Amino acid sequence: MSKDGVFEIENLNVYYGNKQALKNVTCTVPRNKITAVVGPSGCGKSTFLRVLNRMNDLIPGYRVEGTVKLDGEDIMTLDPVVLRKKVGMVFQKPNPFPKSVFDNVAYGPRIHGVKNKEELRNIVERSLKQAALWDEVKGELKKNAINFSGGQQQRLCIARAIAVEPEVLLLDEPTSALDPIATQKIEKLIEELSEKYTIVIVTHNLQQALRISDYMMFFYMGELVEFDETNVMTTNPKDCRTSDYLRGIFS
Ligand SMILES: Nc1ncnc2c1ncn2[C@@H]1O[C@H](COP(=O)(O)OP(=O)(O)OP(=O)(O)O)[C@@H](O)[C@H]1O
Repeated sequence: MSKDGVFEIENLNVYYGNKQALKNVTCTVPRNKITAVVGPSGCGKSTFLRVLNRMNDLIPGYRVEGTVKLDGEDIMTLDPVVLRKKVGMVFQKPNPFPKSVFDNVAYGPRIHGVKNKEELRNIVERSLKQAALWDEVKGELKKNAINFSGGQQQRLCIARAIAVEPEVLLLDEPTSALDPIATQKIEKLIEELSEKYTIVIVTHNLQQALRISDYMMFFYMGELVEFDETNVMTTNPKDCRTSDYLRGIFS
């Protein structure tokens, strides 16, 4: 396991009221790698992802114990706005704002104080290029984002997330609402982005995890059962629950 971790997580327990969703999770999320979070429905994948940028903080009854450090700093002591600038998120269903392509991508930088038009134009162009969308939309930056295809909207959401230059991108089932061709484009994009960003992706699709991830975390009933390099876990799983999951005995 890589020693250079972006997140250091220790004894993490997460509750929704009386329901414990994560049980004593301790792990290090490696930097500039793609880590896939897998496991059967309800095992705690999304909860784990949402801990990392405190997305669930406002849910009544939600409670977190343990520590999560980002670059050595406890995320609970960070201003959520600062945390989410460092840790961007893309959701299952593409959710562009009903604004122009340009305004979608410029949204985050504007919130963080960028006013200069030239600078904003450069950020928008750079982010759309990184999200492999520039060539398709460069003549249509004023067009409303909701008029684009689902796959284009999802790449726009990725462009919007990377416009503020985060360290980490959290992807929660980013392709499950997309057709196979759009999925393929996003998978290729994720691999390209991992050169610059740490990526943590929740996916129901084990084949997708195997195709794109460097590391895999397998959760079962709130427990992090196994976390290893993907090729190590798939060739030599250490826990019988992992091997049963990989063999498709449950999904
Ligand atoms: N807002 C909530 N209130 C109460 N319980 C919740 C809430 N969100 C999740 N849970 C419960 O916490 C557990 C973990 O849920 P979570 O969504 O993290 O699992 P998951 O592995 O992402 O599931 P899926 O693959 O079905 O999306 C489940 O038992 C779920 O019912």
